[in-house]
Formats: sequence, structure tokens, C-alpha cells
Amino acid sequence: MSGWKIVVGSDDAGFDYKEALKKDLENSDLVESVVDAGVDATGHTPYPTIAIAAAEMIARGEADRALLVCGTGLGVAISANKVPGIRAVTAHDTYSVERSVLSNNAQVLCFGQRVVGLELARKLAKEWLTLHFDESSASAEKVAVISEYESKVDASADQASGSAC
Ligand SMILES: O=C(CO)[C@H](O)COP(=O)(O)O
Repeated sequence: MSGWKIVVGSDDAGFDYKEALKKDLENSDLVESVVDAGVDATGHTPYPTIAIAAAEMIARGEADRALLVCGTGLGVAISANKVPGIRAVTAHDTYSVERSVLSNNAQVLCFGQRVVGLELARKLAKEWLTLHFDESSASAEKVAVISEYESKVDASADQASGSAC
């Protein structure tokens, strides 16, 4: 299997961790490419802008996964989850990171720079790269319920915009 295509992103509160994690990803044999959605060292782009841009890359098939950092890891997860098809989680322990992939098929992992130690974040990100969702697992039909709901919402939005014309 070829390596992961990963997009990283943060706001200014998550910048230092994003840079450290990006280096680790770039040095990993499990990673094919890393794209940086920002911010840069002097950037003050708000976290939703960065998280949505990163999640949209996954939705368009340009990246497999995203690793996002803000102060808490919460805002980037909320924002990424607004992009249809994206399942983003904030997780700061090994079991939750594992289940985010194996139970939830989450493509986006979010950390809070003000919450978790850097070495733990680096270890969690390393473990995350080894995890793969099993489409034949019992979890798959539960994740499908989320996707079905999302499709229904999309369809009624399309219908509503059609009937408004
Ligand atoms: O943690 C954040 C959002 O969840 C962000 O880094 C800081 O947001 P703020 O507290 O609104 O400045």
C-alpha cells in the first residue's frame, strides 16, 4: 500500500506543534506527502479557515487524512466536521486515537497545543499512521448511518434550493 497523503494545519495557537508534527510526518516511511494548509510563523488566520481548507482537500480526494492543531483541538474539529463527508475528532489518549480510526473511520485528528504535551502528541500521531479502518468490520454499518444522514440532509437542501427558484 502506498503511503498516506496528509494535510497539516493550525492556527497561531497550534503553530509550534503543527511544525513539529509536520517534521515527524515528513520523516515517516508511512507518509507519501505532507501539505501544509497554514498558518505560517507570522500567520493569524482563524482556525476555522485553516481546518475547512484542510478538510476540503480530503473531501476532494487530494489528501487522505488531516492532522490539525489549535489551542484546544476543539475548534479545528468542529470546523472540519462542517465539510460534508468529513469525520474529525479531538483525541489526546491512545485508546481514543485508535478508536477514532477503527470505530469512526475519522480522517481528521485534532490536537490542542494548550492541552496535551508535545511528546504525547508526537507518539499519538505516530500510532495514528499505523491504523486503518476495516470496511468489513461491525463498525462500518454504524459509520454508514452518519453518511446516510449526511446524504439525506444534502438531498433536502438541494430540493429546498430547487423549489426556491
Ligand atoms: O482553541 C482554539 C479554538 O478551539 C483556538 O486556538 C483559540 O480560540 P480562541 O479561544 O477563540 O482564541
